[in-house]
Amino acid sequence: MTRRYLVPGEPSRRTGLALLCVVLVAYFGLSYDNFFTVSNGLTILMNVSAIAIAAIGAMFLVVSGNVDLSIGGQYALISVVTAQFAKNSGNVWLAVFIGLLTGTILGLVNGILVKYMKISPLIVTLGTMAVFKGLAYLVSSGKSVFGFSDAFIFLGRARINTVPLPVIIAAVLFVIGGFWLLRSATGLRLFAIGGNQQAARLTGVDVDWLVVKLYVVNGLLMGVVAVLTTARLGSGTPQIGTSFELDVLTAVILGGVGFAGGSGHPAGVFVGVATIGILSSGLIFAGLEDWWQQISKGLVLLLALGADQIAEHRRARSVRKDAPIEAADPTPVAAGPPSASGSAEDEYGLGDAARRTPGEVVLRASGLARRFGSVFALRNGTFEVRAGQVVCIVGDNGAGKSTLIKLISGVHRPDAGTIALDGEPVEFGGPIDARRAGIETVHQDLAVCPNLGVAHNLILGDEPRRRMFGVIPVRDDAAAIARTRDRLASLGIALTDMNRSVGRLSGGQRQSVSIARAMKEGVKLVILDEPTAALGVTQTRNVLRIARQAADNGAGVILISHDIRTVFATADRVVVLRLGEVVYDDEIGNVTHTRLLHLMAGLEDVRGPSGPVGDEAALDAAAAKGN
Ligand SMILES: Nc1ncnc2c1ncn2[C@@H]1O[C@H](COP(=O)(O)OP(=O)(O)OP(=O)(O)O)[C@@H](O)[C@H]1O
Repeated sequence: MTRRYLVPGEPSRRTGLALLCVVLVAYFGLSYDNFFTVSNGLTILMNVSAIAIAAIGAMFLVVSGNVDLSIGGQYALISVVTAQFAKNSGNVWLAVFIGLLTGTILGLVNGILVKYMKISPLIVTLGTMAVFKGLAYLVSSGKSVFGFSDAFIFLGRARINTVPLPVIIAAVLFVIGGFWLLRSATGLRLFAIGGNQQAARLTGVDVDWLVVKLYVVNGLLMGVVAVLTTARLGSGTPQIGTSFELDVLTAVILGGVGFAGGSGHPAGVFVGVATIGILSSGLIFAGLEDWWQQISKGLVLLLALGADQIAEHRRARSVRKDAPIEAADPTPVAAGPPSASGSAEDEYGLGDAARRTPGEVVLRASGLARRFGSVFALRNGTFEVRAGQVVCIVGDNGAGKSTLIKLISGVHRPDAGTIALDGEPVEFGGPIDARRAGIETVHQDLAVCPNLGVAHNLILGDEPRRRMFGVIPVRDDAAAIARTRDRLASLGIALTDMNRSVGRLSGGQRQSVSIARAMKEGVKLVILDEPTAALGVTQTRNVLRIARQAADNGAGVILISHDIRTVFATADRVVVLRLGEVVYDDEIGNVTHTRLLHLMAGLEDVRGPSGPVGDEAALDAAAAKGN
């Protein structure tokens, strides 16, 4: 039975970590008399509260395939800035506000640099780490800042029932952060970005801004850490935060968050944080010098990264082992025998599909053009699609087919030309705008996230939501499962485990998931870019049946294909692109296989007489082979 709540991301396979934690506790407990005391437990909690708060932000970033090495620098800079305000103004809340604001600004700087520089966040934040650290020395003239009011110091030293306030704040933030990651729609998107950034983008997730926001949240959390620690210590110092990033990243990676992104669980991170806390405390009990502590933590990080690699390797191996064999399908499309009559419809059993009388114009593209540098990918994309109609776009490699549909689906903006949907001119800032307008696309480069389950892939970008206890907004996984089951069933797709990672499905099943996502209720235009390229005859027949079904339900359908039999089996109308221009656009009944091949290959001058040219028999044989 499928659970009502699905865990996003491939599950962590590192069970050894909790064991390491238990072994450490046992070892230090047995070795040192005072280790197992309430006061030492509280000291450990106090010390790890800063790591725990910072680990929330680091977890979000690493899950989404990013990282922030500058948190130590942020720690120092926020600490001295907060200390200056606390000392000079004497106003506690102003100092707290300034600390949090500084963290937010530093996070925003990181986010914008990562977004616009388009280079590894590792390098960007290595640079900002040095800048922030240097600024901390500049602001404080290299000295500690102290002399705060009691009210400010109280913030860091207050206790509720003997439990220090920073520990309570850390626990509350950790629970909220973990819950948000696992149960919110945006949390799912972080896993999606970490699993396949391109797929997340094509599905309509605003990847860039989401990542900027993550850096901002991370900076804000560092503001909380720095304010609490500065208050507790009674001073702000530029030396604080040295190697803090090492502790935090070690906790997160040790906690099972894959460094490559797309996997991890807050419970694991909690154990990672606890392990680091116990290790630090134990090393202090053992009386080891600071450098030994550094060496130990560095080694633990390397160990965690090594385990991460091994886990990744094992995962890849098990995916290969688990991958189901494609449904028995002895006749691959490309190698299929030519049909005796040359009637391609028979091949896919769609011959009886009634050609509908086309309805209203759903999409009208006029003069669409797009350049990439010096390459004119599209010069003149002009055609229309009517409700209930399947329009096949054909053309040679590089003819501009994918570019044309990427303009219509909001992936690229046109340099020239217009798009009208239901008679209204539209402009899309991104794929999500096109989806909102009612255009669903199945891209050639399968826009699925391999680390997410079937249901989560299907709802991505359009996640159902509900309010838990009437107030807390969460992703509605029960609705997601119901939606996925209905959609798959209506399309005749047999998949039972809604949480099975899509990376573990066969190519055909993966394709089914992305097609099912596109076939949502009320969709106006469905675009399928080479949906059958990697499929066998049975699966191709299914996909074409689904495309036909979408048109019969009143949507306009654009289907891009190289396979001439697919075109004749499905199309109501055919549009031929050559060198970025529409050179032919007519009902499928008005063109023969031979002529269509000629048009695609540029063997016929479109302005010349219509009708077959050349050796008809040979060309029809080629057509039947799907060349
Ligand atoms: N993002 C891009 N950057 C640079 N050039 C591009 C980009 N996208 C497409 N092109 C170029 O534009 C031209 C048209 O490409 P497009 O992918 O639209 O053709 P296609 O008809 O879909 O080809 P295929 O059938 O091989 O997928 C090609 O020369 C391609 O190299």
